[in-house]
Amino acid sequence: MEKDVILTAEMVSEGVIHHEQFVGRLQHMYRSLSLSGHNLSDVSVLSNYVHLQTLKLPHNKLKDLSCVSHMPCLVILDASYNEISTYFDFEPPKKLKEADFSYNRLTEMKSLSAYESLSKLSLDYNSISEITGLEQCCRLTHLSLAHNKISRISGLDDLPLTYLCLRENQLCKIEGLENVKSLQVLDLSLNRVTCLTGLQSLQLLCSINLEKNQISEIHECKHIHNLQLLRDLNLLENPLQEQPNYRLAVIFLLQQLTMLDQEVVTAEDKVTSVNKYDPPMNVVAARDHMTNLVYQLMQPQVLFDSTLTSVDSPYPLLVLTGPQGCGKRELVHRLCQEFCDYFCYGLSHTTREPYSGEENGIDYHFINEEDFQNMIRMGAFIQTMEYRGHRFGLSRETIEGAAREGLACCVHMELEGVLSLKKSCFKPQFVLIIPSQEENYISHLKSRGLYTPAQIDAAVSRLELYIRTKEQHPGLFDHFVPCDDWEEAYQSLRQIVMEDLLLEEEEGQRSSKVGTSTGQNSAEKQHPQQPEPASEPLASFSASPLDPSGTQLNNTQDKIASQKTPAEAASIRRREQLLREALLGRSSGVYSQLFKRSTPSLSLHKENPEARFDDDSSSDETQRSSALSVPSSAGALMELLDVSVPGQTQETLKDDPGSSQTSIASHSAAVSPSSERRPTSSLKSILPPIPNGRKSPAAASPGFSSNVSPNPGVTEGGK
Ligand SMILES: Nc1ncnc2c1ncn2[C@@H]1O[C@H](COP(=O)(O)OP(=O)(O)OP(=O)(O)O)[C@@H](O)[C@H]1O
Repeated sequence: MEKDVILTAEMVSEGVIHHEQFVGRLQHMYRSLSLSGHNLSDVSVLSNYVHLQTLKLPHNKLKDLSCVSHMPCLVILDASYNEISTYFDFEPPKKLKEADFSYNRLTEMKSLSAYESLSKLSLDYNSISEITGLEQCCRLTHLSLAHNKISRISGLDDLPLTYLCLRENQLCKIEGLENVKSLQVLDLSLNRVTCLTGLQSLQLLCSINLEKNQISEIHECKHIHNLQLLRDLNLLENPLQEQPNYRLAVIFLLQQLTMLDQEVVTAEDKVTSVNKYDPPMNVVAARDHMTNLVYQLMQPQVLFDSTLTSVDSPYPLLVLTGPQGCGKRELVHRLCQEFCDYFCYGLSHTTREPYSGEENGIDYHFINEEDFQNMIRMGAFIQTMEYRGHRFGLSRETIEGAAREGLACCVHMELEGVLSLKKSCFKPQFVLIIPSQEENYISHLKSRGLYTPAQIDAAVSRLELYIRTKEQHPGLFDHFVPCDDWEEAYQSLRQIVMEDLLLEEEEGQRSSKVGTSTGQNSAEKQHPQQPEPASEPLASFSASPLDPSGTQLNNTQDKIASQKTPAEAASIRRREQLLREALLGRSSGVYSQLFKRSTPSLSLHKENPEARFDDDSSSDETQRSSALSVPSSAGALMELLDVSVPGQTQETLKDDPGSSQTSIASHSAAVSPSSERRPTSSLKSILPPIPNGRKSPAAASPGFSSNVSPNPGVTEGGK
């Protein structure tokens, strides 16, 4: 054992780091003294060095520091690695800022109220069990009490601490820090902390070290989720690290982090975590689309009934979207009922249980999770979505079924479904249906008696999502219909459909009118794909519900024009002009005679490709300008020009040989306003009835203020 050493003036002069000499008086003024590792046990000689500002005496054997009482200028005192057991046992130097008593034998803290200037205090590796006596240290910013016996954090209220180290103590929970508002760095490693409550109010915290504690749940991170300045978190060697996807989950909850477990958190980490735990809608949609597409590609490839004759004319789909229970489902049903010659209700599959009154095959195809997964793997869906823990999916067969009937498919779905469908080969028309009055929407949901308060909150919370999406993505929806009043909403929707189908109300009946759309429409039309104005009849002329934009025919005409000589092209133009005039009744020439004689069977379909005109048509019908006559006239024009519609004779690869005709047949069929006129008129509409169980006098009118029921007298089902 090394001998204890008593400090002498000579040794002092060796340890002097900084001194000043008073000129002319041969007198020294020592400012800074460092005597480390000299085995000093007695430093009483330092009482004479009253000007000392820095005194460093680490790694000695000191038990007594009473000499410090004579150093009124002392600012920094390092007494670490000694044998001191008496806490601040000296007269307080008024300017003392930093004191280090680490690695000593202190067992308790006493009042430091006289040390008003103290800003940094290190008491690591002692045997202190309670934090006391610091109440008056109004400048204390750094406090380190690592490796002591502290089992509870206390006595720190309102201190201006920015750094607190309580590493290697016996803490089980984080408490007593609520009012240490300036805290920036907190080290609680090597304790027994199990949860992260108690840190929520420390808004300036930027670093937390919780290495080697007992935190086992990832969701504990929610307690520090709102600490916006938190950049560095260390959770190494906590049980929660064993959990799957631990790192991504923590990064997801704490997106503000730049370091986790001493590893840099990259932007990629953050994106991956968000895509995993809360993927943005477009990511969900993209994944869904990719999944369905890939599984579909793995199936034997056939030409679908819903594949029309040109890539420019995708099979028509009408999609109503809006928050749950806003009435869109009922709107779809009613629309399909009224326009049963055009639309067929597109039944989705779902894994949710049917509500009371709902029926399989009418409201949804209700299937179990396993079957749903199998259908995904079989590439049966064109779109799926998980909503509130249940799966929903629109199958290819649903659309094919409608296509076989020569009908457009009308479906309802949530926003994510819309985004997924947007990526598909279909180019649906999207109608956004949202209630603009939240209170009415809430009371409507409540009145349905189907939803728990949490489900209602969840549905209402998505209302904002729809509104925001509408504002931020102009053009995403083709039409917007507010549904505060269900009857009004239906009328708006109906008007939209009428315009898109080029239909016009006439004396209480539906009839078609070429190229005009004069009805009032309260719905806001948002999409640039508007029907052409009446002054452009040919554009409308060439449009049909199956090819609303008329692109198919226009393309054909382009092709025709490109193959003709200038003289032929001019001739065609002249004849087109005559046709237009004939259609509008402005000409009494040969063409108007032709159109007066034109009949439904004029349409182009494979079943009777030779059919051109039918003299049997009644004069009433021929005088009414019908939607049917539009494509029929287009067909007549083709015939006059001796040109066939591309793909008309194309051989298809469908499974069902009979169905190979439906593309063209449906193209011409669906434009007919009455079922008798449609080439597929022998087929009945597959529109399901409005489900009884979902309709009561109140529920039958899902609008929130309307008293008008589309289907009165039917009862609403409870859950
Ligand atoms: N294939 C699909 N893809 C995406 N969303 C869908 C699909 N089919 C249905 N949905 C939507 O999922 C949500 C939940 O459907 P659910 O049938 O449980 O609702 P609901 O309570 O009956 O209300 P609603 O009357 O709006 O259908 C609805 O908004 C519905 O429109």
